[in-house]
Amino acid sequence: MAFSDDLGQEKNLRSMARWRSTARVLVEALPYILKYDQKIVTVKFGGNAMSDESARDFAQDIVLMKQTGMEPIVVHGGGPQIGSMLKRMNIHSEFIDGLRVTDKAAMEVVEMVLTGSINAQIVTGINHAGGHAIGLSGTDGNLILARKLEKMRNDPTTGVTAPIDLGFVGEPEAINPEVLRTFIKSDLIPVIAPVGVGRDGQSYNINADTVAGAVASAMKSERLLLLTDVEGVLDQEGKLIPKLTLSEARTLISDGTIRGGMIPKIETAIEAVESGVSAAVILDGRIPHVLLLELFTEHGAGTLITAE
Ligand SMILES: Nc1ncnc2c1ncn2[C@@H]1O[C@H](COP(=O)(O)OP(=O)(O)O)[C@@H](O)[C@H]1O
Ligand SMILES: CC(=O)N[C@@H](CCC(=O)OP(=O)(O)O)C(=O)O
Repeated sequence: MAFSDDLGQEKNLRSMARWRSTARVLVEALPYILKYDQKIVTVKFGGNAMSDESARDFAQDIVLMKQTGMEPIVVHGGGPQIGSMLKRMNIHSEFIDGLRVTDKAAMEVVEMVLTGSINAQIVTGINHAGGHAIGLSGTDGNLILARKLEKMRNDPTTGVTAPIDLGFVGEPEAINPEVLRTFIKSDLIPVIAPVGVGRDGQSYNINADTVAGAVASAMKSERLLLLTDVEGVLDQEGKLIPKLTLSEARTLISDGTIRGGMIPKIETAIEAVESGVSAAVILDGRIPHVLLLELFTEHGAGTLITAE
């Protein structure tokens, strides 16, 4: 009898401890809920970070953000998914400085995968998690007015710098914030595919990080969160750098510590912070509920990039 009483008491104590720690986590979130109330937070969900599990966690995090008073805007990528579809269709594709050379045939596939498949999946995921998301491409309501990206490239063998033609790769010329405001006012969560439209009606393939940065700046976001498949920005020894100022970030690009796909990400973060977004964060999308950890806890996660 006494033995089972002791057991019962121990179980109660353990339950109490668990409840207390759950309550602590919720209370810890309060200052952050107040801080971000009605603030716009732009989140870029990279194609490399999209597994079935992470997509479910991501959708739940976005709904929780919205329900606690934030105004999340989602911009998604889909590079690896476009790559496998192009391969299945035997369409050759190559990257130059992190950007996909996009001819007419590739552009059709890019648009199909981004707007037809990935965008719809993310919208469905958020709605299934209890939210109300609306899928948009940059062509909807002329949300992303784009122009062809004119890029110069230095040939290391000849030392000559000359223009390179990336086909239908674009850059945002203007974002129409009214389109997004209309949806936000109606309590909808915009989910944006990184396809822009030129003045002539031509669709352009735009790097998703670049779109996220342009949207964050145009909407005066409080935060730009870029989800990828690494812990954050890593130093030469592969260790996470938790914080960077703009000048430190620039130095890491010029000394070669930041390479490949991380370059457009950091350049986007720098531009967004320069144009008034108070901080950009590079986050590991493989960590379950990383958005909640970053936004609602003292720990933060990934690499925080700020002006100072
Ligand atoms: N200093 C660095 N720190 C972290 N990642 C880096 C760094 N330099 C280059 N990278 C590369 O950048 C990649 C992230 O860019 P990318 O593959 O384009 O991601 P996403 O598809 O999520 O946009 C990492 O997986 C890593 O291989
Ligand atoms: C011009 C250009 O490179 N566009 C990208 C658009 C998708 C993207 O950026 O997706 P991730 O964020 O998953 O890499 C592409 O075609 O892959």
